[in-house]
Amino acid sequence: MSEVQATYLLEAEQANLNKKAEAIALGLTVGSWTNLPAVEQEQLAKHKGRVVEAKMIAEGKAIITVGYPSANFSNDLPAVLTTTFGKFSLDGKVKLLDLTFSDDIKHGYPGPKFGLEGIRQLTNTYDRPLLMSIFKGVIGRDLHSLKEQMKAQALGGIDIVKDDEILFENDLTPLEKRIPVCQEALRESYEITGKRTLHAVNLTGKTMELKENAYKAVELGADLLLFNTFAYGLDVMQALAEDPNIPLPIMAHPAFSGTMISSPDYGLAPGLLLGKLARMAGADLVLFPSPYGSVAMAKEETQAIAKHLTEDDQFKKAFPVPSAGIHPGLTPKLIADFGVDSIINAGGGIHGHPGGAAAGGRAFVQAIDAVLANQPLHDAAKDYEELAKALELWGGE
Ligand SMILES: CSCCC(=O)C(=O)COP(=O)(O)O
Ligand SMILES: [Mg+2]
Repeated sequence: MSEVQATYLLEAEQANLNKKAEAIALGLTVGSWTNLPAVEQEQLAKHKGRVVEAKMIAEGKAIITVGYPSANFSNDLPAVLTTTFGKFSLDGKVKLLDLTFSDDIKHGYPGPKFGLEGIRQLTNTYDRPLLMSIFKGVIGRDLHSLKEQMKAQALGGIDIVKDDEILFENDLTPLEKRIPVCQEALRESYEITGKRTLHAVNLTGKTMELKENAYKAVELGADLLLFNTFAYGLDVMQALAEDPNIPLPIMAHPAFSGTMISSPDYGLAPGLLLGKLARMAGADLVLFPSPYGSVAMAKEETQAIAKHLTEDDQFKKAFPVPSAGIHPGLTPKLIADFGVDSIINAGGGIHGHPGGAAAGGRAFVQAIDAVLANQPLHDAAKDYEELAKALELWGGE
């Protein structure tokens, strides 16, 4: 059956459960049903929503799944979201837990262009979590300072350095200058270390300017694009992912998504928005709050996001990037939770190292090596000064 099934958590009583479920299925599709003449029922049958399941899960709380026929919407996320959770999202306590797409509908979405394996090829790293760092404190600073920060991070052994999501077009470090200067820093670092580091450039501007800005970034040599997916909308990211003239991986930043996922009673489940839908719409890497750092999210929610990004599907896998407040002492927990197919990402946990950003990067490299060798961090720290200093400052196992 060609349909999207939407699963909702909402308020209901056993006595009115079935009536409520039927009202949703009809209200969001054909309107009314039982009083329609048979001939109209026949005409509208292929448009009628159907109740797949309705069950009470606690006093006053129910889960209802409704199937919406694909005949009712064009195959794009704005149409799907408006059908399944448009006006209904404003109708009291109701949370969209999941959307299940029949295969024919899923084929209308690109999924990641590079995916986890493609990112591994680009970074030439196959057997460990990747290490990513974030420029910090660059607003109001010039290109010289940016270049120094980039080089220090790269010298520390970072795989990908990403712009902070709050770095927009500005006079001091505009895209045209920022990209070449950062690439120059990366070349200088490569000549010293022999390791290549990539730069994820924040793609910004008004929606209608994004493609032009992305083409510019491609021409200037950006390695990846960082994108504030939820401030713009998933469909905007999909348009970028589907453009053959933008042959770069897309890293989805979760900025603004808190407005949609944080309430237990309203909005969307984090796994659905940051996991399933972000992957379908073309994100190659997805950042989300880890269970441990400064902007923590419940562990089961983070696991649901990572599962949606990496489980077997017709789409390529996307890299989970648990983030925010990450420091080297958290490496064992992050690898235990998210495995080697994840990215360890830190801003303050790199730049705040007493020895500077290069030492901060090295402390993470040492922590990852120790975890993969089954060595407690405090043991490894006996041999590695950078790791020892990081553990002293931030703690860790
Ligand atoms: C909520 S995930 C976003 C991570 C991010 O963009 C960031 O700047 C984290 O920086 P931190 O210094 O907390 O590592
Ligand atoms: Mg940030």
